[in-house]
Amino acid sequence: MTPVITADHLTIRFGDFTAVNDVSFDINKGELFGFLGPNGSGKTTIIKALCGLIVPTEGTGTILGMDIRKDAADIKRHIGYMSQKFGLYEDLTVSENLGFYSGVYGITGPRATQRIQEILSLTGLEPYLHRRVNALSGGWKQRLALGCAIIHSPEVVFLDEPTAGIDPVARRSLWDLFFLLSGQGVTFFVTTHYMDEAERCGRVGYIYMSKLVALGTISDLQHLPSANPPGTTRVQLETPDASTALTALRKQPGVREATIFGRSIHSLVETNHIDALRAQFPQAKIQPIVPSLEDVFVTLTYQIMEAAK
Ligand SMILES: Nc1ncnc2c1ncn2[C@@H]1O[C@H](COP(=O)(O)OP(=O)(O)OP(=O)(O)O)[C@@H](O)[C@H]1O
Repeated sequence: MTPVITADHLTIRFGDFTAVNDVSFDINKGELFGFLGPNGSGKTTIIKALCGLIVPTEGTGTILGMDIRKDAADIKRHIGYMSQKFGLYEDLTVSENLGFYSGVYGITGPRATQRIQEILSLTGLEPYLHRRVNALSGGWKQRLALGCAIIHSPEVVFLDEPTAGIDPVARRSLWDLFFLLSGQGVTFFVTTHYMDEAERCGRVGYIYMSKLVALGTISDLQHLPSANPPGTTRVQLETPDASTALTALRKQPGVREATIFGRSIHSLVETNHIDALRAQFPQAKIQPIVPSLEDVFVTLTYQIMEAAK
């Protein structure tokens, strides 16, 4: 299968600052690819390069076989891009915004009417057709933003933190839309800071300090050798007072990482210290676990920070 999105040794510099450092990946048709990384790690910059909005300093990439360096104008016709602050017109109604974006993409007449109707049924925005955007809730605004971003039926959609700041129910219903569309063959590249959203993606990439440090399915990442260093075991401690136990645990020999996870503690410990921990925390139920995605990212991040010291 020919990949729909490729990044091939992409490097992007702003003056002396390297925002994206030698990043490569392939994404296939219909994939829902999640892209994670701390603020400022280079996620938006990669999206902008892939959308043809900025030219990479080195390396290249393709969208649907089109070269991001040479075919930027053609690429823009085939992709949807919803940024963190998508340009909805707050003083215009839902209908007027959809009409405006149809025009931007050259969709007019009966085709526009039909496409707007399709978007309204897809997003459930029909009841709000004549409501001004500034009177919509955050979740409905994002649904409208998605509708505007896909009014031209793009095959590839880039979503940059599409659910930032909206409530959990609205987030879930927006994700239901992404799944619906990806099931129809639309390819999604989605950035998010939410682990539960990342866990819904077929594959995820994790970028840290401009470099892609992990890429794969959730299971691939959970079983990465670097996330499970030799001689260590990831354990969960269930204990009545997790926050007091956390402080004590972090002082124990052999404890490399420890953090509260829900009502328990997740910890990366040197395997030969586990018996001592069981003796130290007799109240706690201590059992080995597969790392969560968050555990994996934290471990990889600490390793890079250590290596940089
Ligand atoms: N046009 C520019 N000129 C100079 N520096 C830039 C420019 N655009 C981005 N940067 C810098 O590049 C780095 C990466 O920014 P980018 O917006 O890609 O991060 P991000 O991972 O998307 O972060 P966030 O999660 O906060 O959106 C940041 O340090 C940013 O300040």
